[in-house]
Amino acid sequence: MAAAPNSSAADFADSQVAFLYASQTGNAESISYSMYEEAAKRGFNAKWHVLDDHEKFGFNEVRTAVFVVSTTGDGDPPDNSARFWRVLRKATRGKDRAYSHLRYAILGLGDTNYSNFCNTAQRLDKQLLEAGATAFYPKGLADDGTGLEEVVESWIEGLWPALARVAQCAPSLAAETEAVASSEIEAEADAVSTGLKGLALNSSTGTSNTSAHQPLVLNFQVMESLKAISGAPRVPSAVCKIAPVDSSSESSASLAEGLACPPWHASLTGEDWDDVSLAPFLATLQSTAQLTSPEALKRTLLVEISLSAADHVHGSWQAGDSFNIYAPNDEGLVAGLLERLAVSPDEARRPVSLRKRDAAIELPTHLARFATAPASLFDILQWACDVCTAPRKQTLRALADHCSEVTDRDRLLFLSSRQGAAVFDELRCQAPTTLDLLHTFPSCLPPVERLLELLPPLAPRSYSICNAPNTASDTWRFAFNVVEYCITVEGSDVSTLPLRRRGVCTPWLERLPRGQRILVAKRRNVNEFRMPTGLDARPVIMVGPGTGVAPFIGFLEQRAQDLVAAGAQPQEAPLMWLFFGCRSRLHDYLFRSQLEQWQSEGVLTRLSTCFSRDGLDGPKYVQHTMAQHEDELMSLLLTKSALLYVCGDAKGMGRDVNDALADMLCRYSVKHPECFDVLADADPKQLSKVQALQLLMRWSTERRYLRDLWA
Ligand SMILES: Cc1cc2nc3c(=O)[nH]c(=O)nc-3n(C[C@H](O)[C@H](O)[C@H](O)COP(=O)(O)O)c2cc1C
Repeated sequence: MAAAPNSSAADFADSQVAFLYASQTGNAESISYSMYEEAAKRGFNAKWHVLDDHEKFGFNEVRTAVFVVSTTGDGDPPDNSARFWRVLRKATRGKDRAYSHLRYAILGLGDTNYSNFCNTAQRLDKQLLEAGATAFYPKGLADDGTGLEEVVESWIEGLWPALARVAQCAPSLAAETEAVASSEIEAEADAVSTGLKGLALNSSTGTSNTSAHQPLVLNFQVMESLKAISGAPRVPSAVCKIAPVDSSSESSASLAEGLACPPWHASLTGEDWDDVSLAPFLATLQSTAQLTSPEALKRTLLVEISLSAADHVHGSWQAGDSFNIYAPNDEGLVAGLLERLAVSPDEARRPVSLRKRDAAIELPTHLARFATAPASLFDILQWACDVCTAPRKQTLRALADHCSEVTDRDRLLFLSSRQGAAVFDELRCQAPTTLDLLHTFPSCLPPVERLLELLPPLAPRSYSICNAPNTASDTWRFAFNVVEYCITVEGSDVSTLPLRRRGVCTPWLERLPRGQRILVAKRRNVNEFRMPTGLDARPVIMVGPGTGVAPFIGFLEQRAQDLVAAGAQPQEAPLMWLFFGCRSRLHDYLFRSQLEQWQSEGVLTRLSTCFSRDGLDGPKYVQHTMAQHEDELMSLLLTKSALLYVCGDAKGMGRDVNDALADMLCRYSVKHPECFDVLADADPKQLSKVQALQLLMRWSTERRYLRDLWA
């Protein structure tokens, strides 16, 4: 890429490009990082930051920014951008055209299976425009439901020329990068076509016997007709190297007995938190109980942890809040992975520090701490890197360069290319761990530090608190399904066994002995998913099938306590109506006795249930039960300003309930057009589905329709 004419050092400094991200589970972070790293290689004066660090890097002075932002919850921005949003809102409200000096590009990550597709990117774009900033490149919106890569790759390709028009790059570096890039491409083209000539479609024999992990079932037949592979992504640069640590230096190596948390937990709890109640802390596992019967299809556990040593959290939480748990990757999986990477057990347990290869390129955030605080490769892989998420195409492309056999190399290249999109989808559907992937390509042997930098960060897992603070402010209870399942690949050889998959956090929690201390942190309750305080007169409608009922147990506990505190009779309290559903009344009706007791005491005014697998006539899912009570529900919402809470699975239940509510509003509008302002002058007097969805959106902004949704 050519440098802009007459560029001087001053211009160069002025034309810094900030790559900024907001990410909940790591996708936006790693995509933003690879863009930043490529920009630096291309000679741009690039910086890379999480949005919440806006003060540290001086967001107000940034002139060119490339944002990568995901959407989480119910159209919410990721936790690590909450501070940024507050500042942006203030700036845009307080000052006219506060960001007129800013040129920006936005890549949004979302999923069309959720109801507010890429809402963070949309909101950011709108607010920046209102604040006078200029978009220098059209917004990209990538859909995780169909595969992010489709949009991400072409968006990034188009970014570079657009960026070159608004920001300069260092002439020397630009020329150098140009040369490297083209020689790489030529070498790759040669290798690819040679490889294809000798392509054998039967799997090469595996060399590793590190674990019982099975190779993935992928059909590479289509490669037979290819002359060359094209459209593979750029190879991300190697940015990290391992530096030996002298034995006397400080390390976070071994953990004290009874601690089940990242060995560097002290540095996390000590970090600067603008809201101290959000700082991670050690909590003690008190008890684990199974809520479902042994016959239930899913195992649901109720866990209680004690916060007794965490003064900063006491008094700062309410029913409806949620919190994060820092969970590790399975020990056997990490050991298997290190063995597969030919790292001996001794080497794996020795502290190392990670250094930058190129002083100008920062390490990814989750590895940066190991530059100054050594840790063992085992601990880094177990606590900092996500080894259970299906790989990105760039990772596959990078791994292709570490295969000793041409078949493996070509298949990985193909998987990463546009031509291999269908096989890449097959791979994603099998939810492979990194070890599964390496078993599928037996000659692939990347250096461990290369793998570390290619893996996304391991994100903490979130759970809703299912109790209220009034009686025990130093205890959190939470319920979850143990995530363990099998995938059977359709069309695969009959001899292929189902692929076994396990979640990261829940099987670990299940095995943890009582008394262990784990690292947790309260989450910001961005949606204000909370009960009204005291005995607020508004009716409360709660929709929580399965473990979605958890926060409502906290709500009901709070209501019971509020009634006692106010010396009120239950019949004086406003309505609390719960819609609960599960598979079987006998096997997975969570908190049944507790709910029935509250109902008999009048704390829970109404309880509507459904059981999808009991084979009875009648409603199957919560949205069907709601429809049975359509008139009452609509009247409560439209004439009594009822508060409507929905908690549970975002993709299925959250979307279906939203859709069912919109249909109910449409039907109700025919019977009671007077309840709908928008129908005052309309003819015919009937709400359209779009208008109904808009009304739900408005209630959501007004915090009357609150949703706590998760994957
Ligand atoms: C619990 C949860 C809620 C989500 N909610 C939304 C949403 O409301 N709208 C949307 O477009 N995408 C939603 N997504 C999809 C994510 O934005 C998408 O998977 C993205 O790749 C995540 O990027 P990240 O890892 O950087 O956070 C949700 C994903 C999860 C897991």
